[in-house]
Amino acid sequence: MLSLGIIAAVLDSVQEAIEVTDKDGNIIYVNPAFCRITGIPFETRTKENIFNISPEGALALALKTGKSITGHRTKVGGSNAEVISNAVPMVVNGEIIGAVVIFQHITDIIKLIEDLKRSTNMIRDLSDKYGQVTQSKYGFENIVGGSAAIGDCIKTAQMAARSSSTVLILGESGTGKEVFANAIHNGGPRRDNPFIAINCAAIPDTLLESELFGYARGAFTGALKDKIGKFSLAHSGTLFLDEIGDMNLLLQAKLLRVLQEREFEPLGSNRTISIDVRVIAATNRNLKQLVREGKFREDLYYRLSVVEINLPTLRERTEDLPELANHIITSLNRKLGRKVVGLTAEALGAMSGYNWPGNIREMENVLERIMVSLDSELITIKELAPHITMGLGNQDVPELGLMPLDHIEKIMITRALEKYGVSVEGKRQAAKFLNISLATLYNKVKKYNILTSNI
Ligand SMILES: Nc1ncnc2c1ncn2[C@@H]1O[C@H](COP(=O)(O)OP(=O)(O)OP(=O)(O)O)[C@@H](O)[C@H]1O
Repeated sequence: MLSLGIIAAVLDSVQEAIEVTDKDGNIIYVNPAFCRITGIPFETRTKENIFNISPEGALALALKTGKSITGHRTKVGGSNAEVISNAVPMVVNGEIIGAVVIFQHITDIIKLIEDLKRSTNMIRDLSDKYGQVTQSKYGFENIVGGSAAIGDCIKTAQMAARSSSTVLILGESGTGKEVFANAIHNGGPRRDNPFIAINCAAIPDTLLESELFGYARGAFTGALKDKIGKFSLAHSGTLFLDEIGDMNLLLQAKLLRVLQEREFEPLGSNRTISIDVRVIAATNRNLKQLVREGKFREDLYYRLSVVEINLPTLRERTEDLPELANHIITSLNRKLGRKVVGLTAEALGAMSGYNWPGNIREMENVLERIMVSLDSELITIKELAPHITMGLGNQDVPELGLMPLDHIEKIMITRALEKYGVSVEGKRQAAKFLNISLATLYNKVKKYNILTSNI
């Protein structure tokens, strides 16, 4: 049983105001928090009757109705304090002997709500931030291939990894640009810090700037809270700018400034943010050609290509093909729960003769398509042929006559989108089927003006 002394101490120390009446409404007790919140001394208040001083308050209502009153918003009678109160009648042996009210000053509640809002926003920001921070997946040990062509690239990349120099990785789609960017980050002193990747072609021009640099609340309609840009997220780590060749000239100018000055202002903010970010850029486009055409700034090109790595195509390193095929089959066995042991010599020969326009990604997709429906442990020419020797001339397009390649591309992309749908997942699957990256698919949809709304 609690002693009276303890009960008094509890009433004295709580932050909420407490007021007690007898059954006739005479105020018999108020705690110190009551006096603090209302400014009314104990002696004054305990001379009053609640029906006189606050007839519409929660305490009077609880006494009158014999029911609990919750969330009642009033001014405390005899003071200016606006409060939110909960009152209950006190019942002993079935009879009401009085009532008690507990309340808090409304400004305290507003403050609590604001604190809660601030904490909720902070949690949302942190979870956004967390969701965007990806750990880099590959190291140099994951780069398969002993050919001189890939060996030279690995050597350059390993050297670059030790410094913080900007690196430009060039190569056709699917040659491993992202793998190399990961390995450079992982192989250097920033490996424990964030690796942030952004695909400049997959994000509309209008959004790319705010994705990269963030914005301040109120920077434009709909900017309800601050947004952290990828440059800030990558602080002390690496920012991988994939498909840099697709960045527009205005943004190229801003990027150049950031690379030179190592600081920037988020959109709509006058706060300057200093950053320590190593930039790795990549593209499958011919940047020098774009520079000649005035579509890519020459000064940015030189700023990015402090170290330049030109990844060989698969057809330029066919000697790596058996090792790559084995590596891919092993990881597909794990993914698909299969026990495929490899390819027949004839199948491998056919692979070497094919020109692999989609490079390693295409090889992965071809092998996966074969392995999901394979009955035996060996992949033979029979399974391989429909995928690599006929190319576009397969049974899907017998009715097509001779026509320019870009027409065929447009038809195939439209068909793939019709088959898989135009949602992001649909596009991902369509890109996978077509052996192109998602960014390339977005590019071609734009280039050929394929109206996804009609699909
Ligand atoms: N040397 C390699 N060893 C093993 N796997 C590789 C190698 N290079 C690439 N790959 C695999 O090939 C696929 C494509 O690689 P990646 O995404 O790095 O290519 P990319 O050049 O960035 O393509 P894109 O330009 O289309 O974005 C990935 O699944 C990757 O794991």
